Order: sequence, then structure tokens, then C-alpha cells
Amino acid sequence: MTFVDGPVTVRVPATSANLGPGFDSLGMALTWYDEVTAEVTESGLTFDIEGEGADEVPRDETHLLYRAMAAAFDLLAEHPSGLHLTCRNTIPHGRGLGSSAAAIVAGVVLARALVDGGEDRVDDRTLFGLATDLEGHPDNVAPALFGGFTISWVDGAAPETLRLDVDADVTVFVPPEAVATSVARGLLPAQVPHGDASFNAGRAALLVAALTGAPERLISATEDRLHQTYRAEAMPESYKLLRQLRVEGVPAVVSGAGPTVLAFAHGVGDRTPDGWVERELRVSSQGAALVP
Ligand SMILES: Nc1ncnc2c1ncn2[C@@H]1O[C@H](COP(=O)(O)OP(=O)(O)OP(=O)(O)O)[C@@H](O)[C@H]1O
Ligand SMILES: N[C@@H](CCO)C(=O)O
Repeated sequence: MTFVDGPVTVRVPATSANLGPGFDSLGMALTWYDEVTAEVTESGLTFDIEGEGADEVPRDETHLLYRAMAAAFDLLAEHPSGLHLTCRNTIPHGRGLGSSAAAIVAGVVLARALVDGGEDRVDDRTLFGLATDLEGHPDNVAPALFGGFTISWVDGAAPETLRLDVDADVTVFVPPEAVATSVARGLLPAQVPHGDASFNAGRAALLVAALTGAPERLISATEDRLHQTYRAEAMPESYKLLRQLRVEGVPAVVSGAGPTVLAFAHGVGDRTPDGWVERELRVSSQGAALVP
């Protein structure tokens, strides 16, 4: 038999990318999870979707989770007769908390787990490469897959990542409206001044040190000149909160492509604007994990 008997479930964390200076490179997994179950059926593709995006996402082959599963099945050279997918979505979509990376990582991990002996045929590094191709950059998929704090880069065509354990208090301020990553990326200039590139290189190096043992450096280490200001016009309220927190000495960044603002602190929730949701989280040491 090619496929395992019965359903397989995976739990995948939300992620925050960039973390200020580490555009398309730094990321961390957060203690906020989606859970997805997949089962091979006799025919067709059916969905049971609850929570975030349930009224918006398609229920056909264009669903992101299914597209990731299909790409992984192609790699495994196995194709199920049918699939039933159950999605318990809690990570908000289009807010800069890695919802698309979570869906993609859930898909590739589930497809491999459904195939008998899948882990012997496709290793984690290959799954990471596939997930990065689907997402377009590695900074969310790396921590979604491996957990912790990740430094990712692309070597030729292949993405690489280095995972570090870090422990940090994190508060996310999530606005009610989404900003699509594609829109936020469209606001970035094709070229940046050499001085700004140099500024960010130093801050990104400092951020690795700050998160792994020098937290007093976080306020300097989270400065950025490569993306946040360029994107401010698409998320003015986020930018205002970001400035307010930083003036008060709280290390804060735009999470991923925004518009969520992430602060490296707990106990700062009294700044939450009306209509926004605020959550106190920690770094999730665990990435995507099959639920027994
Ligand atoms: N669980 C999911 N199921 C189906 N589609 C999803 C799911 N999560 C995300 N998506 C798709 O991805 C889109 C959001 O992706 P986008 O890259 O714009 O934002 P994000 O991943 O939430 O934020 P960021 O990449 O900045 O962290 C949704 O609008 C939806 O089309
Ligand atoms: N590095 C990405 C993260 C969002 O997917 C960006 O800022 O566009």
C-alpha cells in the first residue's frame, strides 16, 4: 500500500519574518498555531475549514494547502485517489504572521506523512527547498518548519538555514485589515543607498547577538532602513504604533510584510489601538510537528 491508513494531523506555528533589519533572511516561530488534518479518500477533494479565512479561501485545487500538497506528491511520485482536508485556522491571513508559510509547510509535511516511507524518500532539507519555492523567500518557511530563530539565505538556487534556540517575550499587535505581502513588496525600491545596506548589515549582525544573549542591545538591533519606511503608506496606523513604542524604548518592528507590529516585550498592551487584537507570545522552539 502506498499511503498510510487513516488521517494525519500537523500543527504549524505562526512566524514573524525580517524582525527589523533581516529582510528576507531572519525569522522566528511563535507560540500561535494552525492545525491541519489530511486523509486519503476514494476520490475528489473535500474541505472542512474553521476559523481564519474560512469565508474567503477557495475549496478546490487552488487552495494554497492543496497546491503545496500537490507539489510534494509530485516530488514523491505518488498521487492519492482523493483527499479530505480539515483546517483549524487561528493564524490571521495577510497580517505579517506567516499564514501562507504555515499553509505551505503544513501541506508539504502532510503529503510526506501520508506516503508510506515518505520520510526515507524526502528529507527536511528538500521539503524546505520546495516550501521556499512555493512561498518565494525562505524567512517564514524556515521557522515554520524548524521552529526557533532562523537565519536563512539562498546559495545559488538552494535555500539554506541556520536554526538557533532563543527565548524572548513577544507581543503582537494585529490590525483588523490585511495588507497582502505582494502589495507590500511592490512598495520596495529596486535599489537602495549603500549606506542603508551597510546600516542594516550591522544591525542584523547585532540582532543575532542580542537575541542570543545581549537583550539590552535589542533597541539598536531592531532598527531598519530597507523596508519598513517604504511600506508605511500601506499601513500608517502600524507605522504610528511602531514609532510610539520605539520612542518609549520598546524594541518594536513590523512583523513580516506587515501590518502587524511586533514588540520584544510583555506588558505593553495598553498601547493597543481600538479594533486591534493584541497577544502576548513566546518563541516556539517547535516547528511543524505531526500530532500523534
Ligand atoms: N490557511 C490557509 N489556507 C488557505 N490559504 C491561505 C492560508 N493562509 C494563507 N493563505 C493564503 O495566503 C494569503 C496571505 O498570504 P500573505 O503572504 O499575503 O500574508 P501572510 O503570509 O499572512 O503574511 P507574511 O507573509 O507577511 O507573514 C491569504 O490571503 C490566502 O490567500
Ligand atoms: N520578507 C518578507 C516577509 C513576508 O512574507 C517581506 O517582508 O516581504
